[in-house]
Amino acid sequence: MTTTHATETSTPSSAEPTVPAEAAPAVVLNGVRKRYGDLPAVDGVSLTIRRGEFFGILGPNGAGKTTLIEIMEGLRQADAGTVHVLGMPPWPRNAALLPRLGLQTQKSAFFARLTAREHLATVAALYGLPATAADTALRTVGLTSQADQRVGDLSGGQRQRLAIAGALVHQPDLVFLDEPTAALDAQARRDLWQVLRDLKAQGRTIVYTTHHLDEAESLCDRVAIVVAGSVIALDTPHRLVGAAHAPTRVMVPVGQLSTERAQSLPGVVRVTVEGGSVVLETSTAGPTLAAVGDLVGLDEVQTRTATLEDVYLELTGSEPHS
Ligand SMILES: Nc1ncnc2c1ncn2[C@@H]1O[C@H](COP(=O)(O)OP(=O)(O)OP(=O)(O)O)[C@@H](O)[C@H]1O
Repeated sequence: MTTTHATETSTPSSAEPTVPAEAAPAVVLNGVRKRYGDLPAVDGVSLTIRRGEFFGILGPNGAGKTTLIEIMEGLRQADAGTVHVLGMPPWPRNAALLPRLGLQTQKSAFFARLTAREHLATVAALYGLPATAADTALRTVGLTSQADQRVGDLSGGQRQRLAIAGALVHQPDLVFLDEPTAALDAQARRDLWQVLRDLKAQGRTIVYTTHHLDEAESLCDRVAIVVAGSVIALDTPHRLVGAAHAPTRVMVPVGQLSTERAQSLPGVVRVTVEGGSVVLETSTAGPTLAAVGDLVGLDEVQTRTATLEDVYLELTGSEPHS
C-alpha cells in the first residue's frame, strides 16, 4: 500500500519543539516506546496530530492504543522517545497543560453517591468553574433528564456519557477519548457522533480510540492503525480505502443468477451465497455490473464498495473486537 506511512518523519528529533507552544501541533510523538516487563506495548511510535484534527487510533485488543493515549495524556511515562502536547511535555504532570486537556479513560472515576449534576459540578469546581458548567456539559451529552439521578443508579451507557461530559466540562482545547462509544446503544452512539462533530466544528482537537470502524470512517480526519505497538498505517480513511485491494461486492437476489453463471462474468474473482444474495466479488465493478444488468436487470441489485473495515482486516488480519 503506497499511501500509508508506518511513521512520519517530518517531526523534529530534538527533545524540545522548534516552534512556539501556541503554534505547535496538538501532539508530536517521536520514537516513543513503552515496555511492560518483556512486552513492548508501544514500540517506537512517531506521529504528529494537527490542531483541530479528529484523529482515530485503531487496532486489535492489546495493540497498545490505551498505553499510547495514556502517554499523550501524561498519565504514563514513556520509556524512550519524546512527547509534546500543545507544545509541552505532558510528563511529569504539567499543571499548565491539565486545564487544556479533557480526558475520558476506560476506567473513569465518579463520585458514585452524588447525582450526575453534583458530580459534574464538583469536577467543574476543580477547574474553578461555576456549577452552571455542569448543566452545559449534561446538555451536551444528552443527560439533562438524568441530572438529579445518583451516578451509581445510571445505566452503563449513561455513565459512559457522564464520563465524556466530565472530559468536556472545562471546554478543553484537546480531548482524549478512549473507546467513548463502547457501551452505547445505536441511538446514543449516533447522538455522540454529533457531539463530537460539534466539538470539532468549535476548533477543538479530538484524539480517540474505537473498535467501531464505520464510526472512525465517518468521523476521523485521519486514523492510525496500531498493531503490536507499532503504527502500520496512518492516513485519511479515504486514502486508506482508495489504496486497499478489497474488492467491490455486487449482490444479486438468490434465484435470479446461478453461482456458475456469476463466476463466468467479467471481473468476478469469487462468488458466495450470503443472506439471500448471490455475492459477486469483483475487481472491476463497471464491467461486472454491466454484465449483471444485461442478464437480470439492476433493480434489485446492490453494491458495496470497500470500507475502512476491509482495509483494517487486510492490514491486521483480524476482526475488530468491541
Ligand atoms: N499496567 C500494565 N502492566 C502490564 N501489562 C500491561 C499493562 N497495561 C497494559 N498491558 C499490556 O500491554 C499491551 C497493550 O495494552 P493496551 O491496553 O495499551 O492495549 P489496547 O490496544 O488499548 O487494547 P484494548 O483494545 O483491548 O483496550 C497488552 O498486551 C496489555 O496486556
